[in-house]
Amino acid sequence: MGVEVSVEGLTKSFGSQNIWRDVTLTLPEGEVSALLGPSGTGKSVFLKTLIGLLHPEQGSVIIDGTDITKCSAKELYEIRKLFGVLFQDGALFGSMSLYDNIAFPLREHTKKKEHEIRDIVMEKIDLVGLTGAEDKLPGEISGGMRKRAGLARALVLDPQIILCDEPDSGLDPVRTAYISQLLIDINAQIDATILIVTHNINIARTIPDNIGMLFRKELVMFGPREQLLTSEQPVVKQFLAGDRFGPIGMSEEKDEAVQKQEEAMQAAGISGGGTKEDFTEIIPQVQPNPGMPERKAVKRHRERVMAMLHTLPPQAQEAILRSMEEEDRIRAESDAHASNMAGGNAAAGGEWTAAPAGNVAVADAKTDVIDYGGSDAPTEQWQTDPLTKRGQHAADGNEGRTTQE
Ligand SMILES: Nc1ncnc2c1ncn2[C@@H]1O[C@H](COP(=O)(O)OP(=O)(O)OP(=O)(O)O)[C@@H](O)[C@H]1O
Repeated sequence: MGVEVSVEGLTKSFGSQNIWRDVTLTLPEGEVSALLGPSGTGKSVFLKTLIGLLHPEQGSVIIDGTDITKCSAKELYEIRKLFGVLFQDGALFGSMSLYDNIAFPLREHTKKKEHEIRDIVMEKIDLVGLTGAEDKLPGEISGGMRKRAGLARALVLDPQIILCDEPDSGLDPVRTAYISQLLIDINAQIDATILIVTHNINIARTIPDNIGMLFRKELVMFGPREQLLTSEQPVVKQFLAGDRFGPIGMSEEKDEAVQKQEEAMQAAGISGGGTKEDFTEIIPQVQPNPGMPERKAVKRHRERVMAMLHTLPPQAQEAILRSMEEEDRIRAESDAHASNMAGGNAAAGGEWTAAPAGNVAVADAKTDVIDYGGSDAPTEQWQTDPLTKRGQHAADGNEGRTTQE
């Protein structure tokens, strides 16, 4: 199970440049959290501070009872084994095959024999839908595949905490949906605590249990996703809408005179270019694919949120209750669908298959085989063992083709 990450009064500067100060938040065990914020507000610095790659001048980061800002190098080395990190660009070694890249942490941090390493690497390659591509070099595959390879590498040490720095950067919306779904499925399978740093509003709306936002060197808020999505704070509303008008400027925060000018422009009907979408209309959270285990964090998250519900603004309370109701309905429908598929196939003597990215895949009603389309999508057929409920891979080893026969 994932472990809690408790951050208290954290402050980080580079020389005289303060990045953020007094950041306090808890990443609850096994829950998925997202950290938003305009460019340059120090999200990546925060992520690196959580794994002890950067040292804050004040505050603590408690992981599994150890304050990693003050512990010894040996303790930090041990704590780091709890982490899997997906860096922005995948951070793969360009001269190594995907296989060797993914095997790297195992060769570096464990005494496992090569055949054991092979089993783990192939399992993770399978999990991210890259079977058949293991001998390729990072330069020979697409950005989306590199991201998935980076994720496979982040998973080989069975991390209890997964940090993803902009998993969507450089990906189109469809591939972003695949990788987001994959994170939810992984969370369902291993119950790891996940933190996603992102600018992507769709991810923020549909993936995390909790969202935080950094702005003006501070953590503006951190709480259940509905709290941020229904927030009345101008900086949050501007960020979600992607509007020019508001406290966030091109390089840094705007002064009062500029904000007054903008208000006058808005009053004159000039648009700041932002979307007019209503973010208070909460989209249901993405669920694990059929055949995946339930996310254990859902129950814990609910209990936690219900205990704090009365402390939240009324619009957040209302949105939380509405989305719980909606998610219960979706989960019940999905369970019914899964058991129908399992029953139907069992009767026909077959196995049923499930895609790792249900939002975007199209199922063939007759074969239950999913056509992902496109060379960057997970290209093989995923089968779910109805007993273990774990996704298993039926390799066709054929890069770029779909699974429809
Ligand atoms: N090692 C470093 N030394 C000095 N300054 C640094 C270092 N790393 C980051 N910074 C500075 O910290 C600030 C925050 O950078 P960071 O990359 O964390 O922002 P971010 O919010 O992740 O931005 P983006 O969304 O654009 O990726 C920037 O001004 C950056 O120049």
